[in-house]
Amino acid sequence: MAISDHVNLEQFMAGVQRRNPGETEFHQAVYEVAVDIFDFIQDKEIYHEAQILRRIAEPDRVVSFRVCWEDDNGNVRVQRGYRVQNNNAIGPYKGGLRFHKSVDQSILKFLAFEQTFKNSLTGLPMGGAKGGADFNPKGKSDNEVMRFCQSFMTELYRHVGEDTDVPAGDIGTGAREIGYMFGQYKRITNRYVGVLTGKGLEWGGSLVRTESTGYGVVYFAEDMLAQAGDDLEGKQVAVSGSGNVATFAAEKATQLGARVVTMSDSDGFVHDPGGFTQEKIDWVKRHKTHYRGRLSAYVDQFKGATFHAGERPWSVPCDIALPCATQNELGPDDARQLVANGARMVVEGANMPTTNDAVKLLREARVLFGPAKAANAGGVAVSGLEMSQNQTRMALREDELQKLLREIMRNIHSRCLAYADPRSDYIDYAKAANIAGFKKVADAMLAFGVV
Ligand SMILES: NC(=O)C1=CN([C@@H]2O[C@H](COP(=O)(O)OP(=O)(O)OC[C@H]3O[C@@H](n4cnc5c(N)ncnc54)[C@H](O)[C@@H]3O)[C@@H](O)[C@H]2O)C=CC1
Ligand SMILES: O=C(O)CCC(=O)C(=O)O
Repeated sequence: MAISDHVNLEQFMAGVQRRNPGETEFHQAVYEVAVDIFDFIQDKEIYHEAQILRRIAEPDRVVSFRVCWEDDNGNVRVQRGYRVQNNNAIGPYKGGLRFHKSVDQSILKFLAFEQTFKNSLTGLPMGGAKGGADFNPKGKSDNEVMRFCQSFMTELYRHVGEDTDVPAGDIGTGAREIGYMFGQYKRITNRYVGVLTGKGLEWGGSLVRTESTGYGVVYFAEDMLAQAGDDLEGKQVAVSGSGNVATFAAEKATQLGARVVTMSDSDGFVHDPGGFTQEKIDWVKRHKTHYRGRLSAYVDQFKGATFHAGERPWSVPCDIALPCATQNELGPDDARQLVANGARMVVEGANMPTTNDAVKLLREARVLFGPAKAANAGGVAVSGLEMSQNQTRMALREDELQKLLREIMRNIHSRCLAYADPRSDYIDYAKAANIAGFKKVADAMLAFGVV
């Protein structure tokens, strides 16, 4: 009899906790998937025998390295860099790089684990990885960021490659940082290949990558609404964050007729009851990306808006909540508040922004929940298209890419529906996405035998 026949969910999680002590975000992400997969594989002996879930929850490798750089005052600074390559059963490792002071092994292992299922859901051949460093770009000069990125790539280049592992951006890592890293990769290796995505358009980047995650989130929300016989017109939307994902989610929601009433950063949130128009969203993009300012300045710029220091936006009444900032930013109290205010849907733009307890409360209240691994997969999907364009040395047109992004999001929604419980009138998108994402990776792993 297979060993896993004797293991229940609690024993499985106890093993994960024992082998990964103190890595609470990683435990949380594995638990969230394991609950659903244990249900799914209950009567599927082959996955048990091959210990597939246990293997997916053990990264292929975790690389950790020292990153030394000099600040503008000539001080030597030391950071810790990582690349977590979780699983490459269905394609080269793929996933972003996060530069933020909170980065540690637990956060990157959770992100790489999640990425494995997300990339599977896109239908494109990409495995899952994530990386980054505990480097805080906030308040650093351009030259400091450049020196850090160059030093980071001086080690990372050994572990990545266009057919091996293709990193991209994430929190704190945008076009500027990708540029500095690509420049260093090219200098060290003398190779001009698609080793990173999110590149500038002049040097191998893809149109539509910048807006793809945020737009994709709203497309997924649109498909969820359509499934329920509704649309975005006139809906009140609360967005958190004011970075790449948040601003483009706000933009697409506004274009599709919704009214976005909040945005936030780590200092607090802005409530603009009049709604974030395109002009206001453009101001936020410029202010945050180019001037690297704080969102609180919004209220000096636009009348009628208020800034709520140290608070999250979930107390503002809305039909749809789009958490687009960071992990665990929507907890049980926030979920209760959203339910009390009559919210119909929570759709995740950030990775794991909703705690497991909050998801449970939303489910119980029958609030539709779009999980990150499905809803925010548009970004990595267009990264996949950037990889194809780099390999063929061809560039797709903007209209082609916009159409492909829309189709990919619709297909992800359909893949979820295929695993929804036909006996229930509530679509559990989180469970369906976990099963759909798992099955493709698991079947590929079975084909490879025990490796
Ligand atoms: N950029 C992309 O293509 C993708 C990003 N994501 C996820 O979306 C989320 C946001 O990423 P990006 O927009 O790319 O990053 P970004 O660096 O452009 O923006 C991050 C935003 O979150 C805010 N933030 C960070 N920590 C916060 C905190 N503790 N409280 C409140 N706000 C906080 C920042 O102020 C900023 O507005 C992350 O969870 C990321 O993993 C997911 C899929 C793809
Ligand atoms: O485009 C990519 O490879 C990165 C996307 C990412 O990091 C994510 O989906 O969380």
